[in-house]
Amino acid sequence: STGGAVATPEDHDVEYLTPVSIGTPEQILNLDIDTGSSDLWVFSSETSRSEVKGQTLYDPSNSSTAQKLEGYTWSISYGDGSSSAGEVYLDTVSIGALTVSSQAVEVAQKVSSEFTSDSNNDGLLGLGFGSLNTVQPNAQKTFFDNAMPALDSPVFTADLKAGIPGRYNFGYIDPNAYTGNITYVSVDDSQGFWDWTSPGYAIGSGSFENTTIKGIADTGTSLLLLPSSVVSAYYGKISGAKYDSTQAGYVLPCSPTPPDFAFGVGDDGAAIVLPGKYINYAPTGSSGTTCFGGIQGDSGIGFAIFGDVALKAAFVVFDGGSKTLGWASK
Ligand SMILES: Cc1cc(CN)n(C)n1
Repeated sequence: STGGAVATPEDHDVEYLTPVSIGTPEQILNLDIDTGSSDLWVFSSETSRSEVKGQTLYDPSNSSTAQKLEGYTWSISYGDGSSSAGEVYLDTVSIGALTVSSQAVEVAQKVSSEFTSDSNNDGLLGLGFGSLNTVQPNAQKTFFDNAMPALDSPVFTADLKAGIPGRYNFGYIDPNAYTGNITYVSVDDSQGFWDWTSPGYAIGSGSFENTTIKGIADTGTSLLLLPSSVVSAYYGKISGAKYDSTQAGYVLPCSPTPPDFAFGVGDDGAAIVLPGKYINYAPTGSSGTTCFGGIQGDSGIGFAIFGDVALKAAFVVFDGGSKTLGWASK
């Protein structure tokens, strides 16, 4: 089997939302597919009314295939400080033509203000490794883990794009979605993430800097978070760029377009190049003169995060069979 669906960017590509079908008859919710976590949770009929502002709600009582896991609960918090918690059902979940008949669907009873104010986001679908799932008393499998045995190939791919819809596919690699070769690198799944090591970076037309950058491929994080040495080298090349403590990050003049940023993949010289315009993440004010940087520091996290600013420059294969990541330009 195979499947897949569109990934539509919200403003500034802050997140990408994908239609997911849940229950019988189907209830379609737009979920944030997140390779950096492993819970599938949704806004629901059980979500505190004061914490819902426009989201589509999954109602298990309207699904003939929903089965409550009595006594099961979940609670999750994310790197950005957001959180949610609730109870657990099993139900049929589909992404395009790919269906998992008994998927743990975690219904939110509480969500933090970040989710309440994100009116188009109806929940998250985690594609990290199973060890990160928060369901108690027994952890539940991700959609990918449940689907894998039936897939033509044990993979899913992320083809996120700047400002226009891209796709998540399951079970196959679309040869028309990328250019050149796919370079595969090893993954350390010991922390539950798609954790890999880049050999270094280059700024603009500059020489390649060999420096080990270990980090996670995380579709649920908006920005590219890198070691402070790399970040200061990048912004040090831009007149007027500075760390702005009020914004809690580096800001830069939106014009002229900043230099490209490339990160290495594998030991044969392959690299993914971010066009400089991707680093103009969003204007900080109404004049549009100053932009918040799409590359920021990873201090305090313990690893780099290759979020959407990086991923949207690439075609990425998440191989659950070999536990490798494949990177290609497009
Ligand atoms: C809701 C959410 C998901 C993620 C990345 N895994 N973050 C940082 N926030």
